[in-house]
Amino acid sequence: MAMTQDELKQQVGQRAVDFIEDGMVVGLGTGSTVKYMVDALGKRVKEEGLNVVGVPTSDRTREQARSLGIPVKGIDDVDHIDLTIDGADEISDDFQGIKGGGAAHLWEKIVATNSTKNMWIVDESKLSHQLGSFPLPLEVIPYGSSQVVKKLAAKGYKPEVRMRDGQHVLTDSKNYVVDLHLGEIDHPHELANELIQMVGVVEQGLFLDTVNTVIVGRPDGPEVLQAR
Ligand SMILES: O=C[C@H](O)[C@H](O)[C@H](O)COP(=O)(O)O
Repeated sequence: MAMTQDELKQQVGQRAVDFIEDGMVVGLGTGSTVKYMVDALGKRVKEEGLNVVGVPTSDRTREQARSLGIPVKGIDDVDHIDLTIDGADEISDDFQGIKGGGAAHLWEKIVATNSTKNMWIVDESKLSHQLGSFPLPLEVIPYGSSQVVKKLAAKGYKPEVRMRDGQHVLTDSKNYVVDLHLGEIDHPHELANELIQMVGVVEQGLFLDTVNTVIVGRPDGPEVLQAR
């Protein structure tokens, strides 16, 4: 029987913890794939007595890690992070990524840029030749956000403020999320620079030149790809 997307996520989550060594400080990403990784890490901590410190990228992940007995520290309480394992929404052939489907991209990027190595774990549906089919998430300060949205619309970026049940989706820093429906992104570095320079935009979801290793969930088993 064909594996479901959820089973592929579980498989890569479990495979990823093989890369965690005793004594490591590990960045813990966010999302449905990472949830399986954190479950598997909790199991290693409990059953093998693996000694790690986790640095969570969201309140959700912090709660899950704590509930499983994984020691956690905040980003400002560690002097380095050895390896961060996170999910991704889209990964291109040249290993550039879009993240933030779960509104966690700001904290995720802070943890990623402070990590020696970064690993992304995805099911194979996340791979695409060119970025942009997944709407690009921005984190935007609420104050003046309608003005930012107007400017984005004028640039032709098709912004959509992310809402749930009639309420603004809020990030863990209590900001809004604006998704850009770009279709395809020809020049990700230029776009990233342009967006981050807009006043009120705190972060954008392009993760460029970030990832070292990608684990892809395939029906015949996880595939480990070295990016850089
Ligand atoms: O904001 C959320 C994160 O960037 C996630 O890592 C990303 O959305 C992938 O999540 P999932 O594994 O649930 O598809």
